[in-house]
Amino acid sequence: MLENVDIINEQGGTNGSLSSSEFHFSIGDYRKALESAKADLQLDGTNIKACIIAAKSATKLKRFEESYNFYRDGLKIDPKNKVIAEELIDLQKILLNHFEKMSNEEKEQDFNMVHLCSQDVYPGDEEHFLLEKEILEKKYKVDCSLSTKNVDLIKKKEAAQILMKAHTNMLAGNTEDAIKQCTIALDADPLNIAARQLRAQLHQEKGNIEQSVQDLWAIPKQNRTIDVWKFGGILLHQLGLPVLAEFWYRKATSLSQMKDVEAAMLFQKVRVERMYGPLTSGYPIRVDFTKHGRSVFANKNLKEGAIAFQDKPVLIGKLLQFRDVSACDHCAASLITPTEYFRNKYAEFNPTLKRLIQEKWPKDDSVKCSSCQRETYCNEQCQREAWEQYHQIICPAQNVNARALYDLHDSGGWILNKDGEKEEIWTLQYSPILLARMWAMIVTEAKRLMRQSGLPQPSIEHWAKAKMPFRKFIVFGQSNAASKLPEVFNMVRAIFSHCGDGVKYDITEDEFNARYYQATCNLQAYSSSIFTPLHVFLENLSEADSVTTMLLLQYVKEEPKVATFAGMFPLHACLNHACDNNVEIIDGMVDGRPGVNVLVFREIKAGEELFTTYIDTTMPRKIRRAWLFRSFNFWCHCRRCQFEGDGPDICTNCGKYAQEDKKFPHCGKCQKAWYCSVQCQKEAWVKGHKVICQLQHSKVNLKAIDTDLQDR
Ligand SMILES: C[S@@+](CC[C@H](N)C(=O)[O-])C[C@H]1O[C@@H](n2cnc3c(N)ncnc32)[C@H](O)[C@@H]1O
Repeated sequence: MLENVDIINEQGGTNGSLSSSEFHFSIGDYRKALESAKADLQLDGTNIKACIIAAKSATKLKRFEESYNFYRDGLKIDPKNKVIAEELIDLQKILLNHFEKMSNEEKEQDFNMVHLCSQDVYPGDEEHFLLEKEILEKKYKVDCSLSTKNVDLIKKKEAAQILMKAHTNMLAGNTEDAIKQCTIALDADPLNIAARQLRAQLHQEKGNIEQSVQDLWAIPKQNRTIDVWKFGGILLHQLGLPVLAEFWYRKATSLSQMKDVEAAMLFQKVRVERMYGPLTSGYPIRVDFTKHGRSVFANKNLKEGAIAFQDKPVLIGKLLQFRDVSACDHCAASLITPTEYFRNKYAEFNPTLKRLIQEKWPKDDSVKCSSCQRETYCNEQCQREAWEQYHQIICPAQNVNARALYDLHDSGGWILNKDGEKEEIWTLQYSPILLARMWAMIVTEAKRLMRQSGLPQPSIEHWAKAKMPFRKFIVFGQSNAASKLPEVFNMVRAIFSHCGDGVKYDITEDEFNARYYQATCNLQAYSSSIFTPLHVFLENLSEADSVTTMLLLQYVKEEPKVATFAGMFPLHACLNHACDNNVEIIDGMVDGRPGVNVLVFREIKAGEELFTTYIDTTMPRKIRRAWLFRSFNFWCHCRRCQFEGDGPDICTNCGKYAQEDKKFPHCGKCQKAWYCSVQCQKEAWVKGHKVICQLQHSKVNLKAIDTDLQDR
């Protein structure tokens, strides 16, 4: 069956004979068709026919994002190409059908975030625990060793009677009297838990937190109820003792067998404050824990155009399609040279122009890894940092198993299989080296701690400490990446089976799946677009001789080609998604290196949450929802999704179904909501449609870089 090949003849420019990609497409071998169309594009980036075949093959393979990108590339070559315009409309229809089917089939999942977040003791917390206990005793004068003896029945009865009076006084608002009576009751029976609890509560109301803690601490551990543990957590948090607070909340959660959601939630709030407090200080934001997990909130009103915060990555990797664009592999800085920028024009420049360029273009201090020569750094400092943080483990000159990984990167995701055929084994946009760097960072740090403590192998504590930086990135949902990418799984397993000094790290299938998902879910695309050697050059030029400068400036018309990287940004990764996002992520410079700026897209009031967008929000609601569900495992209930509909068959307000021949009319303004009656339209308008009806919606930011792995 020669499917659709005739379409390409119209404008795609075949001259009768079928190319290899067309042939494979015609016989339905879409994988091979995509492969040879990509090869054609490598030879000639302006081959529009190859673009179309690549896009159509990607659609057939359900790799829609890739397909969309090929069509977009095609339009860059020929903006008026009719075939592509029609194909794009078809792609939208296919997407709709595909996602509609998927969203009907898949049950909406509601992850309970508190159950997904662990309550593990952090490495080093034992020491912090003792330190905070000391503060409690010395600064707040709480006697943590207070022991109480059991008393006889008569005293117990006496205490119970006085306690009843204390209750009555408390209800009447006589706090002081109630406290006195609790004290008398406790003198009679120091083990009366109700009296301790009541007095703790009364002390707290009066702001005597230390005394309140003293009463709770005096209750023997075995007698502390879930409420007592929870209450203690609240008080200790108020005293600024987070590790003790976590300990008390952890007890409350485990005693209730994870059923006390409030305790688990309070635990995560303390943990999040503890972890992100240092990162947010100096910015008008805070990280809190909500039903959607970590979330970012404004501490004060933020105006449109303001920078809410900046973030620098803990781990980066170049996107594969930019692998040939000069940039520092460690910090993402552009390393574009004059010959790369001016291309063939450079050779034609007269000596004066060339001299001016050489003088004013920033000095090239770039170096390659002196062992493998396969990584480039902007200077020796980046080279040193890369080596100290991860490269020593995965440098192909040191670790033979890492060669295959670098070859995979250099080929753009392909390998030659046993039969000598090219096979695409990595379809993601980011490089597999990024994934390997995550383990490399863990192993390097664990080995450093091991050496520091003079041990022959890293201890459990060392491994736990080394993994800490990645605990800031959530891992939800499932991915069976190991079984879908067996070659890459085996490659990284082999690399980390020999980490030098007799250390090995056994990457299990579960860990591969989790880290793979962790990376794909938390990556942000960014680049050094706002600060390149060309920018420095232009700045330097401003001081130069004006005639030659003017002459040269005629050739500086385009932005330089800058490599896009994917980075894991700890604070930015706490931003949740909304289809009516109020922040946008833009390139920035943080501490002199490329990073991201989180820009306020529309005004945010103090206390409101900051939302970014993970997808292209210009898409219709059902595609947005299905896309988010598939890539990020949640069903979007943002304000916009609540007040937009899917089509004229269902009333967006009341959910009533339309008759086959009488579809519902849409909102005259935005055309994104459909109503069965004027009454419903009015109701929806007041409930929230009014707010979202005229909003501007931004385009893709945090990208679902996970292309269509699930359909492979
Ligand atoms: C990059 S993280 C965002 C921060 C996340 N809340 C956390 O605790 O780390 C992405 C994950 O956050 C959750 N999430 C983000 N936006 C959401 C939303 N609008 N509704 C429900 N869950 C959301 C999803 O589980 C998603 O996979």
